[in-house]
Amino acid sequence: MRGSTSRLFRSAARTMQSPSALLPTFHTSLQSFASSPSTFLILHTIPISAPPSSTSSQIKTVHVLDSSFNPPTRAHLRIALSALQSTRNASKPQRLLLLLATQNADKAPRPATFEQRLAMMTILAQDILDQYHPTATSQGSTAQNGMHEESLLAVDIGVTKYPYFHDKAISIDEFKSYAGPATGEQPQQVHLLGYDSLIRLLDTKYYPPDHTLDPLSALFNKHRIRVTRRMEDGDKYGTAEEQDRMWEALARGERESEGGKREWAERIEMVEGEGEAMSSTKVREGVGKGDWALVERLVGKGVREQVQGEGLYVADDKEG
Ligand SMILES: Nc1ncnc2c1ncn2[C@@H]1O[C@H](COP(=O)(O)OP(=O)(O)OP(=O)(O)O)[C@@H](O)[C@H]1O
Ligand SMILES: NC(=O)c1ccc[n+]([C@@H]2O[C@H](COP(=O)(O)O)[C@@H](O)[C@H]2O)c1
Repeated sequence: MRGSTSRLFRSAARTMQSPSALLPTFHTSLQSFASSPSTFLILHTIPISAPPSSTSSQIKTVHVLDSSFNPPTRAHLRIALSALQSTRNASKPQRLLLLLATQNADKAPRPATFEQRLAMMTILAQDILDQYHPTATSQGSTAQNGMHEESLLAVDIGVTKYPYFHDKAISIDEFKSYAGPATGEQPQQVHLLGYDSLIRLLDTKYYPPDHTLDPLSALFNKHRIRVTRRMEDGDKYGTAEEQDRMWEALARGERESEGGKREWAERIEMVEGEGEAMSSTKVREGVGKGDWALVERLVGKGVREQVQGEGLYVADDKEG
């Protein structure tokens, strides 16, 4: 049976603190989460004055960036900002969920601990807020900027026990605090994926015992996917046209024998990646080599300071 969701462990970290000061709170929250039946939990919200229930308007869309954040890169920042800008509308509250999977489909939980990653996610959240509202303060005080509270962005930092996107979508749906105050209606989720994750989303090897794409109906019946084409040094993912072929094959019905419905393509948006090829792996390698110029190009100043200050990724451990 699917575990219940709850806000029981919503972090006590409600005041602006340095990311490292949050580590003990995150450690305790993660332990409570691990031993609870909850499958999804929001541990922290920035601005701190904006928990989901504080907004009187219906949240129509929750953008979800699910990642290992090991560490968060400028690519994560761009992916989130670009999606938020695309739905910017003064009359609606904007919500972003930075989601850390405590069980990854493919990766072991190292080298950085989950609490270190959560701390870096708070830095990413603040960077996103600063770039989305260049004049707003980190305290959530908006009146002085002449902006209505409901037009603002709030960023949640959450954890999930599920490695697969369709399960994550269901457990977020079950998290009642995102529901409209009057209607109880759940917002639509827009999952922000890179092209490499689209490949894995549509790979039947992840869906035993039948190994069909049927389980993805739970995701595509209601929610959407926004895919950023991925650039790499070398030819790993191919050109933009080559990356779009996966979407085109789905739209032509070529995945129907595997359970992939052609109408799902209408719920997938392919968007351009920008700038230098980036990955968390490249950051970890940069730290390992002491190439701080490279690291600075790939991560924001706050994340770089946290990585340096906490001595993260210095050991020769390549796994993400
Ligand atoms: N440079 C990028 N371009 C497009 N998508 C990206 C980029 N970096 C990350 N993503 C996407 O963001 C999501 C989460 O990122 P993830 O944690 O896997 O980053 P990563 O850099 O690929 O990590 P690692 O290098 O540790 O494997 C994934 O869906 C991934 O495809
Ligand atoms: N089919 C799927 O739903 C599927 C497959 C592989 C990875 N994932 C998830 O995607 C997220 C990002 O994965 P990586 O950190 O490996 O890029 C993780 O939460 C991971 O568990 C989902």
